[in-house]
Amino acid sequence: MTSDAATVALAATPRDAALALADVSVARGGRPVVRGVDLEVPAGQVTALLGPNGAGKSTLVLGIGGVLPIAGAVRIGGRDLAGRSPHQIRAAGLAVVPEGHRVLRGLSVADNLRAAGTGVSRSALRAGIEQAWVTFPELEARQGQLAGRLSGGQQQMLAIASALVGQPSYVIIDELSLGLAPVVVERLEPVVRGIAERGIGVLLIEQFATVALRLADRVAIMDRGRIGFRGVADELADRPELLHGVYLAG
Ligand SMILES: Nc1ncnc2c1ncn2[C@@H]1O[C@H](COP(=O)(O)OP(=O)(O)OP(=O)(O)O)[C@@H](O)[C@H]1O
Repeated sequence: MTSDAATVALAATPRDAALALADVSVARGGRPVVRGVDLEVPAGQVTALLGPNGAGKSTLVLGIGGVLPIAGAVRIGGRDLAGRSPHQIRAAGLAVVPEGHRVLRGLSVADNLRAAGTGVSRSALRAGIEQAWVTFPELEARQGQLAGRLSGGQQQMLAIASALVGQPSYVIIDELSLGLAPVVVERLEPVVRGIAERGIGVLLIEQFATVALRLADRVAIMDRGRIGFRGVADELADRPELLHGVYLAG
């Protein structure tokens, strides 16, 4: 199969399937960092992945997104994306908002969205940009402004909008709240819920348990490369001792 044909085949994945990680391991510098992770991210729900600094959360995100090589499977609708390039994974309907509200600082807000929509049909891109303006009117008001001149919160909005512009089925947000003022986090929380309400499965990586527990339907806790707890968010809210020992922030 040519890589274009592979991309088309992957893009045909049904929207209502789950994103499922099976026995995913990722090594860095020859050292195992993520070890045998099983995790399901259902469509239309927010799944939070919590864990202390260095637990391996960002490494897992880089592995799922095709940036780092992995062992194991990353399936959407039963189709394994392991070993695919970041571009193919995105075309298959899985978008990543990397840690650190990264944007193309030398491009305007609108051009960031256009760049993120490379490979998306013109009509889908137009619809994606319209949706971005509805979700973030503050970005529409600054659409000609250089992204490097936005505030940190606005850059996070643009990073999220850029991930959504190709209308993915699943989105992974690595550190939604890190470095942002509480008022900005409050602005972003309903956006994340709204993404799930549109039927998109959200995997939210968070250091701050309070933020994650307000947003999430389901929670997993990662420590030293492994998932130690997974369950519904209400269960974790009722049993704070589960967070103790591995997780002190927030
Ligand atoms: N480029 C790298 N090369 C080798 N090891 C790395 C590299 N980046 C991170 N690590 C190691 O991988 C482990 C997990 O780091 P990772 O960033 O995935 O954790 P995290 O849970 O996302 O924590 P944080 O919230 O601090 O980013 C850490 O022990 C870290 O030292």
